[in-house]
Amino acid sequence: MSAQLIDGKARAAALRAEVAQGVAAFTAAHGRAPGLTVVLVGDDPASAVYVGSKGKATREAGMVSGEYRLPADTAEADLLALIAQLNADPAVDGILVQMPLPRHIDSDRVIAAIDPAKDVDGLHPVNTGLLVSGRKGLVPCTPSGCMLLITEAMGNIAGAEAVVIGRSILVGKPMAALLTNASATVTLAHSRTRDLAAHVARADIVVAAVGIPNMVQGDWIKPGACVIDVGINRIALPDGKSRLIGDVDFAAAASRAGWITPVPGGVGPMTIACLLANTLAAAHARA
Ligand SMILES: Nc1nc2c(c(=O)[nH]1)N[C@@H](CN(C=O)c1ccc(C(=O)N[C@@H](CCC(=O)O)C(=O)O)cc1)CN2
Repeated sequence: MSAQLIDGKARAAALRAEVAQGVAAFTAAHGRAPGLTVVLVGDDPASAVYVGSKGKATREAGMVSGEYRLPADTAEADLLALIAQLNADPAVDGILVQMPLPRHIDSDRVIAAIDPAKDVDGLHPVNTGLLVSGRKGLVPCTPSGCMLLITEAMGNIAGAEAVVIGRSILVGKPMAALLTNASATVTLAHSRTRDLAAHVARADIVVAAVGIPNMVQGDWIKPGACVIDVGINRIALPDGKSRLIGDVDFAAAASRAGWITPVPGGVGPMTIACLLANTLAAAHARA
């Protein structure tokens, strides 16, 4: 491997320690700790683990953690009523509804119901609008974490060619906006993109967020590029166990890249650290 490994786990731990200091100062100044409430609907095992990790990280940062675990058949109207209640609660600074939601619930309607000032996932149309306009707002956690890792590795990325693979509202689209705001030249690729390999081969920065194991081949990577792997794919092993792999063929890409994130231990831990940072920022803005 010639690439420098980007240690997202260590960077996330440093950010979490920074947030904890900020939380202590906020609490001393305002006589209350910032509060984050997470809502999970259904029983997806991975989502349940993420929600548990968010609660633990929230408490470890010194914030107040609220959690609602609702059954999979929860009516959309009941979820919207809970959000209205959390919007009105002065002790709640951040509200996060874990994705994906069960099929019978319209996630756009749910996201739009969250007070934009408490939308620590940065998914509300007001926050996406602010992001696209290059103005201050709450930014989605995973792209925010990727951006930190990219700029700390590469420094100024103005003029760099960037390819983002995947156009989800959670990662791909906000990632493209953040890179654009940092003056990179951005291509947003997706399942209908023709000759993806040719796009990737031109890229100084590759962000893979498609959810297809090892989709990005090592020999597509431009020598020296920064490769950020957002994919978290659990694959079954012949011995009946399983392991996590990313969207990038790590070993092959690492022999050409300048920097690369591992899976696990790369982007994933940054998501929760950035969520804590957003919650503290939301608490300050509300105070
Ligand atoms: N409302 C939201 N839903 C979802 C988001 C989100 O940002 N907001 N992101 C993902 C899941 N996610 C957080 O919710 C998340 C994913 C992965 C990790 C993480 O730390 N992964 C570890 C590996 C963990 C494991 O062993 O399974 C890693 O990559 O090292 C944290 C958070 C979808 N839903």
